[in-house]
Amino acid sequence: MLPFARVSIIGLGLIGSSIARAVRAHMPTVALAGYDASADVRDAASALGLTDDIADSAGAAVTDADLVILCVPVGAMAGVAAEIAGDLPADAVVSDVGSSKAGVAKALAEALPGATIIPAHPVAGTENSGPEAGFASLFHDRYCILTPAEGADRLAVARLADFWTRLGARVETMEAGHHDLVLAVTSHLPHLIAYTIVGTASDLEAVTRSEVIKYSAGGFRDFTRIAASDPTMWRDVFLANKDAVLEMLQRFSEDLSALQRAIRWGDGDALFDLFTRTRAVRRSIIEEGQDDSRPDFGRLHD
Ligand SMILES: NC(=O)c1ccc[n+]([C@@H]2O[C@H](COP(=O)([O-])OP(=O)(O)OC[C@H]3O[C@@H](n4cnc5c(N)ncnc54)[C@H](O)[C@@H]3O)[C@@H](O)[C@H]2O)c1
Ligand SMILES: O=C(O)C(=O)C[C@]1(C(=O)O)C=C[C@@H](O)C=C1
Repeated sequence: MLPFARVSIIGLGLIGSSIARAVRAHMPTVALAGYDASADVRDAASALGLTDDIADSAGAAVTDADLVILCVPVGAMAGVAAEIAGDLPADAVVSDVGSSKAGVAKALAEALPGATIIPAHPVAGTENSGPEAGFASLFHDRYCILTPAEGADRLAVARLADFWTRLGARVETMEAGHHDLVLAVTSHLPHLIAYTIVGTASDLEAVTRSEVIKYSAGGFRDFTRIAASDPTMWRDVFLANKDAVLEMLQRFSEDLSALQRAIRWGDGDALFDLFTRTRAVRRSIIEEGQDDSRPDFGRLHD
């Protein structure tokens, strides 16, 4: 039996539209409703046939749902939760896909007292945004981390885990604060570094903008992909996960200073040892099956 029969998706950008496509591909009998604050996105979603119905308010999109997934930027979650509060069926499960969890969980619990809320984070994405950027295989073999509060409805957690498993994800459960610390180092800090390095390069007076573009064939190019990620989404993530990001940034700055010292004093052994250790990390990721050079990674079609 399917875990949910009527799914409502609020926010039809990269992640919301990918969920819609994946539901269509793996659970075709599920009734899908959708809403997005942008009229252009609603029109695009209609034209793409992402959901059976596109509502003209968040409340109208959830009246019939047994699962509601909020796929909006982290800073917009509280507002959307307040918008649906009056129309949410009593037995519906509410979830989200926000990249940071503790703050979102608190905001949802405050806006939706008494509702069954099971936050989630599919650790899968690209630098692209919008309904056209989504694809059905985005979650395939990627982790989806559920962060239920203590005492959360176990059946609801199991149903949501089943839902994400059917979309191809590997489901894990984690405490929200721990999630935020782990993702601060594996996802949020790398984005901050990419934004910084691309900003630094484009600010250099001695290097023209055209040279930055012309010679960006190597390492810099990989950073530019990450640094092209959505500004609204990432502004919200850094504001929401402030404490964990600042803690990781402090450690990163200390490690960077140590490297600076090693270069200054010609300590080749320190450099070699670190680079050997980091190469092993890359190999472990590939062995885990999380390699980005796998054939279907980042494909912009179904
Ligand atoms: N992009 C990624 O790689 C990725 C991966 C995992 C999780 N996430 C999380 O998923 C969420 C959505 O990210 P995305 O990449 O799909 O972004 P996106 O920009 O592609 O889509 C977000 C959509 O939300 C809509 N929206 C914004 N405010 C709204 C509101 N108040 N009511 C209704 N709709 C609203 C926007 O119009 C937009 O269409 C974010 O919370 C993000 O942190 C993103
Ligand atoms: O591959 C990318 O482009 C991503 O940035 C995906 C990525 C990540 O950092 O791993 C970005 C944010 C998410 O919340 C989850 C996944």
